[in-house]
Amino acid sequence: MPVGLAALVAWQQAEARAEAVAREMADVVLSKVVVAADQVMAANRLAQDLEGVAPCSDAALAKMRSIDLDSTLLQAVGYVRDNAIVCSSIDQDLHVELGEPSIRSNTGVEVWMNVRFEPEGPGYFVIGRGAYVAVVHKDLLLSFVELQQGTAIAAISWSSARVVMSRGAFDFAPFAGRATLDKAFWSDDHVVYLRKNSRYDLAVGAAVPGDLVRQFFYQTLVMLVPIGILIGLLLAAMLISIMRQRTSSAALIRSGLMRDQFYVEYQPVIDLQTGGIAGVEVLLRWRCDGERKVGPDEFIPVAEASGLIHALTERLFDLIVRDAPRLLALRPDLHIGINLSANDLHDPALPDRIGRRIAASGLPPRNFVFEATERAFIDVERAGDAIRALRGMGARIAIDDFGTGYSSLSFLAQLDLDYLKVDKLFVHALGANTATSHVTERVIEIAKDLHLEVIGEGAETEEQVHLLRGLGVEYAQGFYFDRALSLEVLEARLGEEKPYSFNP
Ligand SMILES: Nc1nc2c(ncn2[C@@H]2O[C@H](COP(=O)(O)O[C@H]3[C@@H](O)[C@H](n4cnc5c(=O)[nH]c(N)nc54)O[C@@H]3COP(=O)(O)O)[C@@H](O)[C@H]2O)c(=O)[nH]1
Repeated sequence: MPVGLAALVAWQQAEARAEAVAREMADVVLSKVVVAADQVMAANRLAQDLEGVAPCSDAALAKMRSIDLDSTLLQAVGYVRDNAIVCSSIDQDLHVELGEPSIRSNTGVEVWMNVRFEPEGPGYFVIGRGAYVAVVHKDLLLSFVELQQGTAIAAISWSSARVVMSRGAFDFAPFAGRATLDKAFWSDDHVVYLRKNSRYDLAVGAAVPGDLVRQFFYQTLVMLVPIGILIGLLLAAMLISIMRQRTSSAALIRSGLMRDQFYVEYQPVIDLQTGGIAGVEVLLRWRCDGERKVGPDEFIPVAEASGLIHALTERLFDLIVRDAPRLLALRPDLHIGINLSANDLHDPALPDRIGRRIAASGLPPRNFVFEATERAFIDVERAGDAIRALRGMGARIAIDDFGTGYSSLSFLAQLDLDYLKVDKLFVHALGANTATSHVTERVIEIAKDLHLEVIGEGAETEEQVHLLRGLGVEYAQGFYFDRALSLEVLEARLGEEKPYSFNP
């Protein structure tokens, strides 16, 4: 793929390079054409300057010569009578037949192409508007650029759609007066670029052959392919390293399970009417290598990806079943919130496993609240079966992190739920009068309509607690009340029976 990308980039660069070559040629020639046109205009103005002076007289010739000498791009200035040049800045007595002009532009400028002053001599352009005309060597203006192999250049009278002069084997005639200006395009295996002058009815076209574009392409490709291969190798190495890391993290989790490095903490959930502890959320912790604490945000995704989540949930149950009797002895109606991942909920064997664990512990199922996070995608059909089975045994179900993940409001209506936990992101938005804070209010209203009890997560300030309470939210948890506590500290809190204060 990076090699394919390198080829694409190389082709784009080759085209851009061809366009730059064509544009530069067109610009150089157009600048000369414009200077020549200015000088032609100066020659044409002689008719006014020499009003009352006899044509071809010494005085007239002196003036014609001075214009000629000042004009770097004109070969001569001539005087036309009866379609013939009868004198010029070089020759006082002359007769060069012009015949009908080849081009007559919309500004009245006439152009005779390929006029010969000597039978065997070079061809000239004769350009003028009126009796005084300018003589320009046919090849001069296009000789300011060096044509690379196969390139071509042309000056075009735009409104009359005529190619005035050209060099190189490319026919610009079909584009004169019609083609896109200032933007390269492909035609007849050439990259063509046309630039027009705004003061004069003149444009210059340049064409770069496809062979040159392909040559540019190969040159760039030779440079880019090794870079593409290198990027490809780097990406592959990164991927392998991520996979290895995941595999080694999974191996660490496995060894952590064997070495009993996982433990739990409990975050109180507060009843907003009484200030008392209504429940706790059990949060799994890992002291990896006996020292380093690794957060669940880090190890749960690895456990999910490696299929170890079921083993972790089992361990969670071991720990809960060990601690719960002590907690329920202090508070028999305490709700114990247990996080289940989407993978857990999609596992058809989960309700049976949990049912057996609860039955063996002798703990009442009604004390358990299973929290289904909606951060990961939950398949409503599969999770619905697990949720119904868990509720069937008397446990309750909360939808966790609501608003951060995949579920829609219809998801709430389809599943058999008891609680909705509003994610901390939305709780923090409360009172801010932002779009998010309005969503929070709306979500709480809808939860009420669906007869769900609401738990506000991540309450950090007294103001957030008041706002939640004002919106009719029944419960809240968060650093404002307590962080996750060890079993011993939680037991002390429950024993104190001292409500949390949040003065209205
Ligand atoms: N499947 C399982 N998932 C689990 C389990 N244990 C935890 N988790 C999930 O991991 C996520 C991170 O949890 P944690 O680092 O423990 O953070 C929790 C709280 O400490 C934190 N929190 C609580 N109050 C506040 C607060 O006021 N401010 C603030 N910034 N953070 C706060 O929030 C986390 C609890 O969130 P939630 O679960 O959404 O209620 C987290 O998603 C856990 O669910 C497990 O055993 N299994």
